[in-house]
Amino acid sequence: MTDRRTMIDADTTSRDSERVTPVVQLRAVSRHYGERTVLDRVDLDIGPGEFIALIGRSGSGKSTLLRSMARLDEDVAGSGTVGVPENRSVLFQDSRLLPWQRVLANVTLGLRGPDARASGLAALADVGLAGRERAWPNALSGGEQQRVALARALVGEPDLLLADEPFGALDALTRLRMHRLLLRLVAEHRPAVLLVTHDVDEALALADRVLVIDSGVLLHDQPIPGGQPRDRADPALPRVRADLLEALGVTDDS
Ligand SMILES: Nc1ncnc2c1ncn2[C@@H]1O[C@H](COP(=O)(O)OP(=O)(O)OP(=O)(O)O)[C@@H](O)[C@H]1O
Repeated sequence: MTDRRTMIDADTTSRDSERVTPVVQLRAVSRHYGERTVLDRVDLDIGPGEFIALIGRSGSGKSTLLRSMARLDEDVAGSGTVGVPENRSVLFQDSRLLPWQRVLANVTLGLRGPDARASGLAALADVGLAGRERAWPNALSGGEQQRVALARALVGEPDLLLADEPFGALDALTRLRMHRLLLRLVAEHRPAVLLVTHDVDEALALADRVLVIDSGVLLHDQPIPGGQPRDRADPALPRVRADLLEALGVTDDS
């Protein structure tokens, strides 16, 4: 049987031909829960400023891979090497704001120094929440709370942003607004991004490359044509979408 895995290498897929030092370097990363292998020898390079979407069915290992890159999996058995930058941040589906801290304190939680307050206020203005710094998290809508979480994730200008279904709980309109906001902020700060999503169209709208994972194996590495802002009517996209659905084992009957 042929090995279905694919070597995912930023050098062979980056838009520039020059070699760049990857921000993320995973080599033969495996993770196990008891007898069960959830990640199976994953190799992955992510270049600086690259926006990667990771898709796969439920239980395929997406969150496990993201958590390994966040180093939130110290208690999980496994092997391999995980090279990730120190300055990284994580966004989850729920905002995980501290309810007993006001909005500004939530944003500046990880910051030190005399500029923390000014940086926090600027980050809040960036996400459209100027003037809300003294609000309590519970007084904000779900979409606003997620914007605060985004401000907190980007205020330290991370080299890597790890996002696990960050818009999964939002309504469709808020989700679209958050897509635009994320793209704008990412264009300013240029972190590398790994976005875990169930949503092929979200991946197609946002990412430079889409990776498909199945049973802990990276199966497919799909560069997405067109930079940002992306023309959603690009005639090349339906073909790419069909390829991704095929890689996911879904028939495109649309
Ligand atoms: N703490 C744990 N203990 C035991 N098994 C776990 C644990 N965390 C995850 N798993 C198992 O590992 C597999 C991969 O889980 P993971 O959360 O990475 O999948 P996923 O692709 O993110 O799924 P979803 O899209 O549903 O969030 C699943 O079968 C899950 O049940």
